[in-house]
Amino acid sequence: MSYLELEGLHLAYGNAPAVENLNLQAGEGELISLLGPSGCGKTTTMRAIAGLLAPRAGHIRLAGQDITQLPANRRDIGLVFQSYALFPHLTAFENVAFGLRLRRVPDASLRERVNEALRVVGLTEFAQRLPANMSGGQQQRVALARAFVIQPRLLLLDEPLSNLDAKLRVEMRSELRRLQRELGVTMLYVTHDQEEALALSDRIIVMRAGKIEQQGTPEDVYARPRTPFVADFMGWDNLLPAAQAPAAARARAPQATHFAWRPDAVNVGLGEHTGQVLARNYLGEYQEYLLGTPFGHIKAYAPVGAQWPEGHSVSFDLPAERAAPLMET
Ligand SMILES: Nc1ncnc2c1ncn2[C@@H]1O[C@H](COP(=O)(O)OP(=O)(O)OP(=O)(O)O)[C@@H](O)[C@H]1O
Repeated sequence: MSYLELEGLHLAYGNAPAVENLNLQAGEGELISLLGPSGCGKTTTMRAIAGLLAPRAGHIRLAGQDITQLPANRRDIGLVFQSYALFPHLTAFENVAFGLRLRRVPDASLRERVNEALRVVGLTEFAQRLPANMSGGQQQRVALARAFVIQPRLLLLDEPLSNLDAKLRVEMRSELRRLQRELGVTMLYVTHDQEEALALSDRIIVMRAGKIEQQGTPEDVYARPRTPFVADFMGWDNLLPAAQAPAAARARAPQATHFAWRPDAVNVGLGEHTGQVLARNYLGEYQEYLLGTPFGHIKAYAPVGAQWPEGHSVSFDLPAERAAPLMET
């Protein structure tokens, strides 16, 4: 049986449905990301699991228990949000200790658990600091320690890194992964950043307008998108309706409604088609070309050494074997 199970979940605000018939399962110790654009229902789903929003229909089960009707404070679920929501007048130690004090954990054991939590997030030296005297990344680590020190049955993280600068985000990403492994805690992670989801997750659930569009391992959703929406979201920038796609691609997957190519799959400088260079951008590792073609605009990456000036014609190819065959849902 799954450790966390959402079954036929319907969630709404007033008369406006936000999530429809959501079914999702997570194994114990899994890190699952909910990935999707703004407004697709990620936060709403998290709020329902946390007990902050009552479902209109459906069930939520955790560790074999139906928690659909259980009040939020009895679910044993840890939450970390985008805003760290630390108590500004409490030190790092006291922020982490807060939940344990509420649970009347005896002093000696409390001190031991808080110190261990601070150690795990690498903040032993900062125990007596106030949030105002810590960096964003350190504050977020306090928020994390505060969430897992109560030994929750499930940890929900809603865009926890989005207030951090790009470099720190990447650092915290691998730290989170290490932490999750070390604690063995089941995590549900909300993000709209596909790179973050790919780097962190055991499994990714791609959501669109309140529904699951595709789920699978990071490699599944990145390398084998099944719908135009997922392909577009995962950076398959060249998306063609089947009727406009090269015949060789159509012959490989006659049922597909669309085909997509990643920019690095497009061959520039050789091939049976001709396009015009509309724009050329130097991106460091490679050169990005925007081509005007009979298929519409095509984006391609080529080695930096290759030089086709703007306005010139260039041959190109959309190799059938590098195409993702897609089905519009
Ligand atoms: N408090 C609310 N009252 C009314 N409608 C809401 C409320 N919160 C969210 N919604 C609506 O519910 C839908 C899902 O929103 P939700 O916040 O779950 O999306 P999200 O995927 O988490 O987006 P984001 O990445 O922007 O946080 C949206 O259509 C949104 O407008």
